[in-house]
Amino acid sequence: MKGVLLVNLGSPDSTNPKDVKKYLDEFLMDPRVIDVPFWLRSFIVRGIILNTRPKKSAEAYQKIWWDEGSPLIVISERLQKKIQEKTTVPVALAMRYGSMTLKKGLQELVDQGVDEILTIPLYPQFAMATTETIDVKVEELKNEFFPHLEITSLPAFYNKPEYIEVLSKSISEKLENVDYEHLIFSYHGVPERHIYKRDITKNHCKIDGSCCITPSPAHEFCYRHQCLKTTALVAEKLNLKPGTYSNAFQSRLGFDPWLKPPTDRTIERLALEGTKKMAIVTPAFVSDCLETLEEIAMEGQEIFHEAGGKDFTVVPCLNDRDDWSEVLTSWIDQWRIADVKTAIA
Ligand SMILES: C=CC1=C(C)c2cc3[nH]c(cc4nc(cc5[nH]c(cc1n2)c(C)c5CCC(=O)O)C(CCC(=O)O)=C4C)c(C)c3C=C
Ligand SMILES: [Fe+2]
Ligand SMILES: [Fe+2]
Repeated sequence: MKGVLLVNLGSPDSTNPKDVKKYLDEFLMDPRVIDVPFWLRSFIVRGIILNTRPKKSAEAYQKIWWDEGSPLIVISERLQKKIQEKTTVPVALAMRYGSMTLKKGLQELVDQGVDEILTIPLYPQFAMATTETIDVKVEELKNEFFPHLEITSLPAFYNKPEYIEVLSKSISEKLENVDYEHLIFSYHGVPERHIYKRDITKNHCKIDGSCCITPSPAHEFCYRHQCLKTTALVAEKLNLKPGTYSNAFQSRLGFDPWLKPPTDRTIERLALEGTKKMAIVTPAFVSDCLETLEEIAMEGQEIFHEAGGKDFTVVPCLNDRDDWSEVLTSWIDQWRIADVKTAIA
């Protein structure tokens, strides 16, 4: 029998700094997130970051936490329920980090008699730190605990017309009656090194003005290309005028070079250059979370106001929108009757 496992990033169990520390330890010790040798990662994460960040992050989580729990998890649960109401195959939910483990999610499906699973990493764009780490962990769990399972993973869907359609609709609905001068597409950043590491051609990615718009097999695993392409497809669909929108990358951690330009500096620059009304959308996140609710909607807005900006409009993530749950259900239903790669190609 077939079944589906939706997978998102995860959150701490609570906003208590102890729980945040435990969560950050698991997250940042993942070699696909901080991709340096174990001894160095251990020194950076356990020797430096975990001494100061958990308290600061816990305060940030406290600002956005809901009565029901972490917004990212609550929203993912709502999405899962909506999809389950629409399809006949069992649909479970798991997180890459934290208590809602991938192992529990796989077991939940196995307990219902499932032996063929489609995992859906809830990330539109491929990254080592998101899609890849989920796929690798699922493979490890299969080998160790569930050797009988047949598992397929849904590839990044940044350029699928159905996804672009709902993302564009979510933007146009929010901005329908909003007068804005500039729209920022803010994606979670990654270190530039991650882009070079996943260049399967070994020489395409330059992180310059042209590599990501020059066709190449490297783009299958190029996070930067996939972000820029998401924006380009939405801009085309919404007929956005050149100069009225731009890309930026948020949430930088550490001192290595990350993808540019940084969102906070871009917001500040726009305001300093005289932009009074701006809007921002965060297409790397399908659910609102700490990075959208605190870093963008709170901190980003503050930066804009302090630099002289006035109206700051945030487009919500797709969350549990009906049309988004319908798109995911349609991909699931296509997989039910065919191979997923051919079904959504
Ligand atoms: C959308 C895709 C994401 C990528 C790519 C990504 C990469 C990445 N993240 C960190 C460090 C942190 N990220 C944190 C929170 C966080 N990150 C994502 C998504 C991506 N991360 C989400 C959805 C969230 C929010 C989780 C929630 O509970 O709401 C955090 C924790 C918060 C904080 O202390 O700021 C850290 C740390 C790195 C190093 C990285 C590198 C590739
Ligand atoms: Fe992150
Ligand atoms: Fe590129």
